[in-house]
Amino acid sequence: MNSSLLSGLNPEQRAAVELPARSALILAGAGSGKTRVLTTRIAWLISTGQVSPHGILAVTFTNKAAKEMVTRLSAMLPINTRGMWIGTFHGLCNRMLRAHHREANLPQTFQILDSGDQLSAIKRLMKAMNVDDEKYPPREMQNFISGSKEQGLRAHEVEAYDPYTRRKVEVFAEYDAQCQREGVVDFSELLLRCYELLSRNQPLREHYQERFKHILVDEFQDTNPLQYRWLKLLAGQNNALFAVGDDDQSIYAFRGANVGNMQELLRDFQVENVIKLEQNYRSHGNILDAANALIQNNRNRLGKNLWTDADKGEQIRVYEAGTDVDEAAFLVEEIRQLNREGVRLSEMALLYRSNAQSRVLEHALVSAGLSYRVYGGLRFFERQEIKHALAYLRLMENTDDDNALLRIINFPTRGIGARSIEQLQEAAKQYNTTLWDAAARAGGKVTAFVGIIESLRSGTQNLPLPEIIEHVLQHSGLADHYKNETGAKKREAEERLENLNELITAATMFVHENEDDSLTAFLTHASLEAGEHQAGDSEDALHLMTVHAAKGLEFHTVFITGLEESLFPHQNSIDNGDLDEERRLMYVAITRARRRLYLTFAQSRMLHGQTHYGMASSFLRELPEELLHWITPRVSARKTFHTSSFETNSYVNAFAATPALEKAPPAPSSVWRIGQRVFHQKFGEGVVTDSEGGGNEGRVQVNFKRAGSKWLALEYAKLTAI
Ligand SMILES: Nc1ncnc2c1ncn2[C@@H]1O[C@H](COP(=O)(O)OP(=O)(O)OP(=O)(O)O)[C@@H](O)[C@H]1O
Ligand SMILES: [Mg+2]
Repeated sequence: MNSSLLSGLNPEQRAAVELPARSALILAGAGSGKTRVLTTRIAWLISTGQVSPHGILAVTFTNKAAKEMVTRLSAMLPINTRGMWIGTFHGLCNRMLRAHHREANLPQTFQILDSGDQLSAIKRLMKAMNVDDEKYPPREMQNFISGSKEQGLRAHEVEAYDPYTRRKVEVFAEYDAQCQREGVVDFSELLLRCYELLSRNQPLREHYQERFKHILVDEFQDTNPLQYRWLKLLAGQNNALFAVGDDDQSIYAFRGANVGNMQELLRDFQVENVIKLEQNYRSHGNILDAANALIQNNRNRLGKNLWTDADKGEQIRVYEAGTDVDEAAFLVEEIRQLNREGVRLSEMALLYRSNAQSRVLEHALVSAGLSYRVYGGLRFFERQEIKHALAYLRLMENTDDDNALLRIINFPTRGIGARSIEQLQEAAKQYNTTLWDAAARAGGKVTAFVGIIESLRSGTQNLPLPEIIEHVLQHSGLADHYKNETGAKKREAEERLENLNELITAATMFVHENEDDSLTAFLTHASLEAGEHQAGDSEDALHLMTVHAAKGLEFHTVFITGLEESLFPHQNSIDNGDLDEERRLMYVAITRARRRLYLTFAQSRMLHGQTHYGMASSFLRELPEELLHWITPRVSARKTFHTSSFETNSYVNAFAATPALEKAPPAPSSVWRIGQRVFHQKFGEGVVTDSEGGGNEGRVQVNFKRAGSKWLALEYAKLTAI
């Protein structure tokens, strides 16, 4: 049995699986078999009698990955895998807290607050404490509380030297007390509470340390500091922590993940065994070469090489579409063709950088009757912010729609509490009217809400559909609600805002495509697209997901779509001059493909209901020419490349001279003179060293005194001459 477990492995993988029961780090690139080694090690430890299934704790990154691991284990071993401790950090902590709820001082049925619930709880509390919510915006308060917890700090441990911070700490302490009274736990609390339980309760800690002789962690590069401390606590002095990871795939730094954990692990656990796996089993040669070439542009890598025995395989197919709609149409055709050739839909993945990009793709797939499933996210019309916006529109259309009313009566918050809503429901029942009618009579804030809807209706009379939607987003407070998010929630809110803008685009397209362009027709279309086409579990269906959600997975064919500068790499990263994390994301995307890889981009794309003329992603240019097969003529090849003498990963736009760009309306020229001294808010003083394009499309290269050389988009950079 052992030999059959190990027979498929190469010598390094085998060595990793058979390492002695001490801590180890397997540091290896994508597709080199890290997850396979980790799973096989569990099976090997059990089958050689070194540990029972009971003595294993394995942490994976998603629930899907955990399920897969359990399935693979059951296939390898004749054991009952049910009840094994394999799951995500949150899942495992939840389980431990449920099992010891008394020791953790929680009711057995404690509820978990999601971030929306948490915010409402904080607002409610601040009101009761008379805390000025202008001076202390509730969202900042929420970030302060969660951020502290993620660093392992309770209110009394936060250093507060000034009255302002002291007040925040008071709210933090009260918030925790309120959660405790109500028997609820937020996300960061799950981990912190579990950590504290183990650190305070010696018998319990010893029990688990005694039990989990082997702790195994997949995707170790993306653990945050509290998670790492939790692992350390469970491992104690004697247990073996077996971590596998890839620094080149660290893509959650924005959420506090810390690649530095790898170095700490080596030190804290006196790791003697660092095994590198360099053979890639997933991808054909050209795909792997492309990934290697790309990631070489990053700095501060731990450094490793990947090679494969596999053939070079096909070249990477690059397609330049005229518009995003053409791009989607091309994808549909290719998918159909591949499917006819025998590649199952579930063996193909459509990847995109941001969720909002899925809408155009979803629309094309729905029209083509191709089954798809959106992973790690919701389908466009099922997303919270889209449903909120649609609820305003629905209520404007039909005030009898109680569901729509309930969804938005206090969203964004306008001081209408649960009690008022209950009263409203009682009144409606008593007088046998709709909530709307009851609201009109209720007075106070509730009636003011009715006024908001009325004014949205009158303000949108006779407007074309896209403008109706834009008006509603602006005047309902929805857009502002997401715009005002700060701190840790900012990214999520930006994404939601992008999705809302995408709704305007959807309406614009709807108007183009349909004779009946009324609001009612659009709402019907939205409900149909929302409900009908998500494939069932057993159905063969295409995978749609963001690149983040694709981590750890693999497919026969991968389509990386929307490869335009400012979309991927994302504008935020360009502005911050930090492309490395974006590049790691691109590396993750490329390395998902086994046999065939498509890279697609569009010359123009509808965003916010307007057409934008984009440029091809600078990442395309980082891929060696001989690996690429341009399906569309490589127009831009005629343009000579700029080269930068400052930084290897400088932005260089090779595709600026596409016909679409030349057709784009000329923007006012604001080209900076080379040699001009400039000031940038974030990067400070610098000198212009190069420039290209003009107006909004234009970019300049600036050599900053402190921050080094960077390419900046003029539209965003806000440079001043000095
Ligand atoms: N020795 C081997 N022989 C044949 N196939 C292998 C071998 N090792 C791994 N594979 C296969 O290679 C693919 C990639 O393996 P795996 O998913 O474990 O890699 P990984 O390092 O975890 O990748 P990622 O970094 O993307 O998470 C899988 O299909 C796996 O079954
Ligand atoms: Mg893996």
